[in-house]
Amino acid sequence: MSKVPDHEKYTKICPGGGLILAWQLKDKKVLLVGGGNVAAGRLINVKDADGHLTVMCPSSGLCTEMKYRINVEKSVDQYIDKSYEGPEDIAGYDLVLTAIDDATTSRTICQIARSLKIPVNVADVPPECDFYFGSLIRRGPLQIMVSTGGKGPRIAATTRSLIERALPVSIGSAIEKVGILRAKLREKVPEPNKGARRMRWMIDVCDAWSFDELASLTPEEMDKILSGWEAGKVYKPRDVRGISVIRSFIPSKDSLYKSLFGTCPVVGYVSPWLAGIGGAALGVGATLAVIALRTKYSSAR
Ligand SMILES: C[C@@]1(CC(=O)O)c2cc3[nH]c(cc4nc(cc5[nH]c(cc(n2)[C@H]1CCC(=O)O)[C@@](C)(CC(=O)O)[C@@H]5CCC(=O)O)C(CC(=O)O)=C4CCC(=O)O)c(CCC(=O)O)c3CC(=O)O
Ligand SMILES: NC(=O)C1=CN([C@@H]2O[C@H](COP(=O)(O)OP(=O)(O)OC[C@H]3O[C@@H](n4cnc5c(N)ncnc54)[C@H](O)[C@@H]3O)[C@@H](O)[C@H]2O)C=CC1
Repeated sequence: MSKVPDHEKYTKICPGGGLILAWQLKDKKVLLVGGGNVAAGRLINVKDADGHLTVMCPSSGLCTEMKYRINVEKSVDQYIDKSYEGPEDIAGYDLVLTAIDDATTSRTICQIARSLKIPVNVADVPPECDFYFGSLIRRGPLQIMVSTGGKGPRIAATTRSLIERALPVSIGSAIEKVGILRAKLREKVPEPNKGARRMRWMIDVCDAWSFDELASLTPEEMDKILSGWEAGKVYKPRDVRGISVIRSFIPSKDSLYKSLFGTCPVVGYVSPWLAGIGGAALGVGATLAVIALRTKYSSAR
């Protein structure tokens, strides 16, 4: 019997990347220095992660989006109407971000933050970043970040759009529903020593149900699935919903959307359906144009 060598058995280590994490910023104090468009982008990153955000920037420098966020939406927790002045402006924060058009001040802020052991990102200055931002996708609880390790930010953005087009429409709702089902399971089976069995059961449920099917789960259907736990049974969609001949002929919302508007998830070209409809429309248009021109010229002669 051939034995797999150890170096093939285990995941290969590829140094040179960054540590990609989902940093839990809730209630952490974040300082954002600057009020231009780049700062407005950082604001979304921080508030999407429930961070407690302080923006420091003279009001004369705020871009229109930043003014809206501060004055109308009120999504900024604290606004300080002044330029950065010194170390006392930074002390006490958990994270410092700068997006200012002043390289010298940015460098100073970076040095002080590092001396205080506060992680810092200076927009677009890699040596002054303890971490990089990435190109992001958000679908409810799902977050995807594309990083090129600073090599090609534009490529990160194009890769992000490729991934976006490949994602099932129902993926966010499917994850929400799985979250509810997992919480119900933890309530029903709270014992720590049941962890391994709980995890195996959840894996089997997630694998047995498609994203569309999970996304449309009702509370009653969840209870029915959970009722299989004691017997070690994983109810599949047909056990819970029955086999419907009509249902099997109706395309799911996801497949309908994808075939009409989607793109091939592998190579990213427009779907054959859309190309077909578009082609037919172009053909009809061109034929009508030729008929109209011929009519015009033959009546002119
Ligand atoms: C290292 C990093 C540090 C950081 O800022 O965190 C950094 C650094 C630099 N960016 C530069 C330029 C551009 N940045 C973008 C766009 C984005 N840049 C982002 C992140 C990062 N940028 C981090 C690494 C990300 C990674 O791993 O790839 C994104 C992903 C996230 C975000 O910023 O929120 C966001 C896309 C968001 C989206 O659309 O989804 C575009 C394209 C565009 O605007 O369309 C251009 C012009 C094209 C080009 O230059 O390639 C320059 C050169 C400045 C100069 O030449 O003067 C530097 C400095 C350098 O490379 O030395
Ligand atoms: N990621 C990207 O795609 C891009 C990144 N950048 C980088 O990000 C930086 C900011 O870009 P933008 O927002 O477009 O610049 P911007 O010029 O529109 O805004 C700069 C902001 O910084 C504020 N500011 C300047 N000095 C300050 C200080 N000492 N304290 C507090 N606030 C101060 C200004 O009032 C203004 O609100 C640029 O200098 C550049 O390095 C720039 C363009 C694109």
